[in-house]
Amino acid sequence: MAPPSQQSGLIVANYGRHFLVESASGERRICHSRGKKSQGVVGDRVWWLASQDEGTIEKIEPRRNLFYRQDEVRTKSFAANLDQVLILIAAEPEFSSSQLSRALIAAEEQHITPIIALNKRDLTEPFARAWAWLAPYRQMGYDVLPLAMATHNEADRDALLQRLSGKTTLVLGPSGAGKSTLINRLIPGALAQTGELSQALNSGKHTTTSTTWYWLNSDKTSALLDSPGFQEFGLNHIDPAQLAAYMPDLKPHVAHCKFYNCSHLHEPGCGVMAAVESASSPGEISANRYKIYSELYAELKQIRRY
Ligand SMILES: Nc1nc2c(ncn2[C@@H]2O[C@H](COP(=O)(O)OP(=O)(O)OP(=O)(O)O)[C@@H](O)[C@H]2O)c(=O)[nH]1
Ligand SMILES: [Zn+2]
Repeated sequence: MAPPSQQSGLIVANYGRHFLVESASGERRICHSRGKKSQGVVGDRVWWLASQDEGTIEKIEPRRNLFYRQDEVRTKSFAANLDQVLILIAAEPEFSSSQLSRALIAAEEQHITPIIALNKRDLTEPFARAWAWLAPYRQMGYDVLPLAMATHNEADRDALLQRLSGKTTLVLGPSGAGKSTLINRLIPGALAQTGELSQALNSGKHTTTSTTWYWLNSDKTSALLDSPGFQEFGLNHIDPAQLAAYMPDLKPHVAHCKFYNCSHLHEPGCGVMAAVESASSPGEISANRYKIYSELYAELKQIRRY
């Protein structure tokens, strides 16, 4: 008898060592990783081997990128092979500018295009405040989209769909920003599916999966990935010496620093510090972003001392 042949597939969900793999024909089946390691990530292209009604992942194709966070304890991978990360925040509850910047830096480091979406446009006053707050992010070139996912604003929805068309996009957002609302609106019934799926993957136990892949259209050219919440976004994998290069408002000024290994914290002739806004000058770098940089630099430097 000929040996069973491997088939190609895409990891669309993952729980521990169980993966849900979608084949080219659209069939989905539970696969296990071979051996003790569980290295697959949602978005991975894999080769798998059928074994009765399940399967084994034999090989993972090289990744184009991997969106992840890392703290002292562990590395948490969100997804692989992404085009974009949609960072969803809202007029309310108030968002953390540090978490927003951290997610942007993680995306930049992996060459993934970030999009910032500000939801709850219908809450006029808090929205105006948050929108103004995001001015530095628009100025540094990020696409910032206004949204009102719980309302029937078709223009906002269309603008969002236009950004998502033909792309693989991970949605990331703090609790309460409206991520579930957005996913349900773009992919009706998606989250109900997820419940069943996590049950199947976790042998009946109710546990949410990590990231989940959804197709946005029937010809499967656009995908939206739901991620678990984003609390503490550790960036331990980032080299502090490279940090400014991942911050588009700081990056152009590094070339003007007197010292090639300038930390932009205290050196004379620092191009970055000269560009920070102050009471006497508007500057090109907002005081808040520079504060985020210096705190993050100190944090990353501290980690590398051990
Ligand atoms: N005013 C307003 N409220 C919204 C909008 N979108 C979502 N909400 C509300 O915001 C709350 C949080 O929305 P969810 O979609 O559950 O948020 P989530 O980000 O999935 O939050 P978690 O479930 O905690 O992860 C709900 O009460 C929504 O009805 C909006 O455009 N405007
Ligand atoms: Zn400098």
